[in-house]
Amino acid sequence: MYRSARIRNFESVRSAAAAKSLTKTYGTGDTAVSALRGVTVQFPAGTFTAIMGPSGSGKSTLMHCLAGLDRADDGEVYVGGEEITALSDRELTKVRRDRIGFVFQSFNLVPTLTALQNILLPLDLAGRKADRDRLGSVVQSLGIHDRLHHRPSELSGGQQQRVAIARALVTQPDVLFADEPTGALDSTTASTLLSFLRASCRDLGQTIVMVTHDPIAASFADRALVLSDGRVVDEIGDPTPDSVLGAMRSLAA
Ligand SMILES: Nc1ncnc2c1ncn2[C@@H]1O[C@H](COP(=O)(O)OP(=O)(O)OP(=O)(O)O)[C@@H](O)[C@H]1O
Repeated sequence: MYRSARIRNFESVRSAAAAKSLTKTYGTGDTAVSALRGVTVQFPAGTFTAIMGPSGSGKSTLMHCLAGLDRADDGEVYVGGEEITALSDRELTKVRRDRIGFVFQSFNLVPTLTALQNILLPLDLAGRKADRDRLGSVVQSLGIHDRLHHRPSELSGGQQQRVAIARALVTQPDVLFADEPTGALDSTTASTLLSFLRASCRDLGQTIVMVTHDPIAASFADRALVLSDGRVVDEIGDPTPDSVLGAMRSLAA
């Protein structure tokens, strides 16, 4: 189910997340680096997007600006129809906590807490109760129901990443941002996790934005956006490893 998100009509309100004319420069004068040069992009609700591009093309900067972890110099970012670029730091913290989920390459679990305590941590911090049905369906579909009372050190890498994904999904975020989520996993475990991410779009209507260098990982997404030198230069619908590899090779050429 690929829905084109090219910007003909910018529809921030109907997108789970969107950016308009985003620019970001690091440093000043001779050492200034333009990381984003006017990026406009939309992420329709319930879609899975992979962000690809050569090293230094601006992928992490774009994701961090979209997720409210970093501020752009100019342009607008919307999450769930709300412009987050207009918010104070305090309001932005609340948006990150309530409406955005994160998964990183290095699972970032709290070692002294059990898997279940880790999963419930964001809700506890927000003073919210878990929706039992949601918790049950996330834990069940990730296949970690029998590991909930173990600490991270007692879990495999793949299981730890599944706990991290459960933690990000249990709050029902508008968008789940994943930064190389399978970078530390073997290919079989990675493929199981990516299948789960794809299923969470289809079955739970979850919107996912994933930064990856891996064309196989990108092929699990509904589309791949290709960045080069701070700009979106290509958009591939229903990507395959070959179509993504072809786009990356033509960039290199
Ligand atoms: N904190 C920073 N200070 C200065 N320059 C930075 C900073 N963060 C990123 N950059 C520069 O901005 C550009 C984009 O970086 P970014 O990390 O977004 O790229 P990327 O596509 O995610 O790269 P990679 O695939 O290597 O992780 C690069 O030229 C990088 O060197």
